[in-house]
Amino acid sequence: MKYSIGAEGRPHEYGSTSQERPLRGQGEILRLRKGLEEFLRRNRIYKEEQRKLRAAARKTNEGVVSEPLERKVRIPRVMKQIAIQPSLGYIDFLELNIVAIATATGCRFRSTMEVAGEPIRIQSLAQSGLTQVPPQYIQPPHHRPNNSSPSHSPPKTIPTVDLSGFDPTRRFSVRESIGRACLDWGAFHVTGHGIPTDLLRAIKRVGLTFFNDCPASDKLRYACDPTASASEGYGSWMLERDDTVLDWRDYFDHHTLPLSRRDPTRWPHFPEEYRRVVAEYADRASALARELLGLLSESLGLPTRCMEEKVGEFYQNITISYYPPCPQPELTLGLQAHSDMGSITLLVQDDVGGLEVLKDGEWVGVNSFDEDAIVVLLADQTEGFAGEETENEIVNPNVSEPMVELGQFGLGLKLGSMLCGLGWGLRVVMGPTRNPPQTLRARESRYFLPGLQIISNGKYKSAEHRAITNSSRARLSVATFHDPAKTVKISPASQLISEFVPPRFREVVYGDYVSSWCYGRKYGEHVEGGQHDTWPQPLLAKQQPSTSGTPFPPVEGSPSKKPDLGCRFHLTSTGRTVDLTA
Ligand SMILES: O=C(O)CCC(=O)C(=O)O
Ligand SMILES: [Fe+2]
Repeated sequence: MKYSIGAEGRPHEYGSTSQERPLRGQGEILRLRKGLEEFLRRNRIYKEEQRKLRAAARKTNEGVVSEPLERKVRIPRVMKQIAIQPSLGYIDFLELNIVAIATATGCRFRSTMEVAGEPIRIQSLAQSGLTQVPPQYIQPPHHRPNNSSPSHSPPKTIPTVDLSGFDPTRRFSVRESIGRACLDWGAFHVTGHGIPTDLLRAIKRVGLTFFNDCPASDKLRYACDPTASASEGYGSWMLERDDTVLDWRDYFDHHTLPLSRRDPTRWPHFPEEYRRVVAEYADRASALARELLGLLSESLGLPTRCMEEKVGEFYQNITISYYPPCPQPELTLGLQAHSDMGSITLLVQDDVGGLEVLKDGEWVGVNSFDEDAIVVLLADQTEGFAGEETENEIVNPNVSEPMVELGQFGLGLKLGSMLCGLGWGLRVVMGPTRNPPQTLRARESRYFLPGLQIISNGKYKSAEHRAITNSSRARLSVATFHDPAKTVKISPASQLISEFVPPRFREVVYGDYVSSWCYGRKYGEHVEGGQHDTWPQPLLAKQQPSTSGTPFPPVEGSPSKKPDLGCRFHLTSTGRTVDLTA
């Protein structure tokens, strides 16, 4: 049996359904279920690991990292372990949908996986005089920077839109430029935005002062709390999994809006102006984000406040990222490729450079050409999401052996402020064992958070971006994420739907979804025991009109029903779906 992991199939248009052959009956289903038992068992182990981590963390961590937290979280390589019976090779495809395991919201996944005790910070690693990066920071060759073949076309750059202080007489041309930038790039620079240069300088200065001049032991006083549903503070991505490649980056996350989440006492006390500057910047950035949502709405022909109203009250987080010099920048990434969740990200960076945006398959550098320029990144998933079902063509090159292709999404891909859980889509394609080679179709469902892309009904894509490192200068960036309110139902704007343009996404209550992923807690609510008290149903609950034949079935039961182990298995064949949830 052959498998490949981490295949990142890109979504294609809905296509015709694959030829489906009937299952042979209950016996086959039972055999298949047996193959899945191993998977379930592994999940159980994973859950157990999570539980132990939380328990241990609660004991040792009172908001201050004082004692070592020795448990390490290991995410078993469950997907590799699944034993599908080769005899089932006549099944065209099998959809397994593993919704969730456990995690949290915000950047919390990273902090959930923090190993406290001896937290590794990249800055300390970099200062230890390494000449080679440790293996866990080495990217696989296809992810390394500068590995694309040299382009012969002129160098590209993201567009710049001069907002000129929101001069009403220029509004038409500004929104036209924004619309083009969103269609072409999902990213653009803005100038003339009204945030004072001094404030932009100040936020970079206080960030740099904290990272450069605060002793490591002081910095660790602000270490992210691995037990909290809402991680805030100083961290590095310490997710541990056999094949996880870590970022060459330290960061400080701040919860800035709504004001009820803002607690500056959790932010650095040094330099003295730090807290004031971050709070002031947060307010200015949120005002700018609101203006930009207005322009984005207009650029789609929507009423000015349409997106703002859809998004609701901003949940704003600010992440200051610090990328120390790296001895082997050609092997590492400061931050792996991802698109941000939520609605809109504003990014301020210093003159070192390192941000790259993916454009037509090529990574394009986004350098600060002017200290006033702010990068705007449309947030949300570039690939199918929020229950969208996509079809990928997968060709099994081997006639005699069944192929299992495991696509894993989410883990490590969504690093914006709303990394809201670990959504694994697992695609298993069986066969063909009896037929000549043929193209098989597998359907994927992905469960991520809604945002701008949903509201625009898929018209605007979010920008996939990453940060590269360099060997000589530390780099600092300030990313400000604006996520929808928890109470809002996110759906495509009705004005963008017509007889000819069907909705591409289902409506989802953002907060239900977030809180169900939220590491045992809803916002503002403590749930002892760290169990999920709701489950993310909305994405599954409604069927989207689809041409794809055998979509996922509506999930039975109330939204608060917990699926066993958080896993659902559906076997789709013959147009009927068998729920294999054990
Ligand atoms: O540092 C950068 O340039 C990118 C930061 C980023 O993309 C993020 O924090 O999501
Ligand atoms: Fe990002």
